[in-house]
Amino acid sequence: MKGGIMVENAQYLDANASFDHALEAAWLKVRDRLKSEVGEVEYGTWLRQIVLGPLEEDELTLFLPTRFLRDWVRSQYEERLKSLWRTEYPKVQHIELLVRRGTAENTSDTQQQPLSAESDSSTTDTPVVEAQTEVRSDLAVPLDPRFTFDSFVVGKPNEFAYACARRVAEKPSSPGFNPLFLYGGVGLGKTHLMHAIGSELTKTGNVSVAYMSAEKFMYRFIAAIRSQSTMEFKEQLRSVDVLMIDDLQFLIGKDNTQEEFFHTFNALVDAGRQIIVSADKSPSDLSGLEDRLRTRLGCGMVADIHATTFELRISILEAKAKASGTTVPAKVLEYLAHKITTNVRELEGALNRLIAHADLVGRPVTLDTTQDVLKDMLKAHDRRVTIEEIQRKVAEHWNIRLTDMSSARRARAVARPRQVAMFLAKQLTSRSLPEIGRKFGNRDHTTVMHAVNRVAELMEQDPSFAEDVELLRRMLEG
Ligand SMILES: Nc1ncnc2c1ncn2[C@@H]1O[C@H](COP(=O)(O)OP(=O)(O)OP(=O)(O)O)[C@@H](O)[C@H]1O
Repeated sequence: MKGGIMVENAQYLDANASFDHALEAAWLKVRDRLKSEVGEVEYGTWLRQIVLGPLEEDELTLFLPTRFLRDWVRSQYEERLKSLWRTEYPKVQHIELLVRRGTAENTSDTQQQPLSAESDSSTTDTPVVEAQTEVRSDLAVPLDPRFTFDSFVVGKPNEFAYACARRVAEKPSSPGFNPLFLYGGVGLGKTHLMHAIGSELTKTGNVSVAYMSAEKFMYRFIAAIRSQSTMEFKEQLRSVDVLMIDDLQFLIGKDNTQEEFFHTFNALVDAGRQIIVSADKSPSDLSGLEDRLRTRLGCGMVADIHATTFELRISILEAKAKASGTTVPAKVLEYLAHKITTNVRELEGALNRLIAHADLVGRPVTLDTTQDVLKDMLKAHDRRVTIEEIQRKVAEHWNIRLTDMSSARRARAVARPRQVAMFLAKQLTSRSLPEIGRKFGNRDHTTVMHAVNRVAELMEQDPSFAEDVELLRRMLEG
């Protein structure tokens, strides 16, 4: 991850020199009063890590270890802190809350370890000059430099998602765009767009971006629980400017992680930070996620990446072929765009394979070599018919009930179509005879074999029956 936290106001006086015992005593009282006012839990979460800084004239500096904590304390407790200080130590009239890495409290009620990612930095009062520190590199996956806005091909199915992503990259946390929720099928460019936003934002250098998959989020969370460092984990997450979580559907059924994510989400959005989430479904369709989380996810901008069109697939292939520097004939691109329709990742994989092959053998890419090189891949894309589809189509054709495909009825009007369905199941699927038998009311494999032979025989004897079966076969093959 590029772009660490910028720590503001790096210059301050030698704190020790400014401390006096009266000030320290007043600090203890202020803390005790705060603790009794807000309660142990709230105090422990937000206030325990405040460290006393220098008093200059009537302005007292207090330090917090992260920007997130500082902002939170500033928005929620600054007024209270000021008035307590004025009561306990009237010399203090103003309070300055600053971020200082390495400040973890050192007093007896602090059982917690200092934030480890930050504890390496100096705990003495030397001026902190810090930026671009990779404090959260263990939390974040580095952004893929290939996934930029420039390399993303825009077409009708993804233009809205693209425009939203651009907008967030230009102006994070704009009203109406937080969170940005990108959803769509597998391999349609969700991750690509998220990385593009991240790269764009980190170009400026002073925005901290954390990107991780929901799965990684969960494992990090579990690891933090195990090592009793959940506070540190929360802090790290909550101190970023932009948090991106990919493939959120992974959290379905993972209630504790969902809960944690919900709190992180709220804390960040409330603090005006940007959240970007991707999933395979829209928030309302992500059943299995808690309602309150789904509601919040849908509160910002929800952008759907639709399945690709033929035109978009061609444009993507053209762009990728051009970038590779290898000439790929238009016919080949059309052929690929026609054959591989669901997933851009596979489309790209097929093209890369062709290009690599052409490079290796030193011959140009042609339609023939394409069919040969991608034989196995393309076969997997041929339509696969299921036995259920066959049964449905055949039952419709002869106007019998679907349940009769597995019933024990032997009347010819039912038994013949059933035999045809078994025959087609053998021809059009890779299922074995026993497997087919099981799907037809647990019949024996010899019954299936008999049906297959009988239908073949009848097709030879009766051209109009043969025509019926052929028609069904063609319809099912699509
Ligand atoms: N419009 C596009 N222009 C260029 N490349 C694209 C486009 N859409 C997808 N890709 C490429 O397809 C591949 C898969 O995209 P990506 O990983 O972003 O998909 P995804 O939607 O996140 O998939 P998953 O659901 O598996 O997480 C990447 O290499 C990406 O660069």
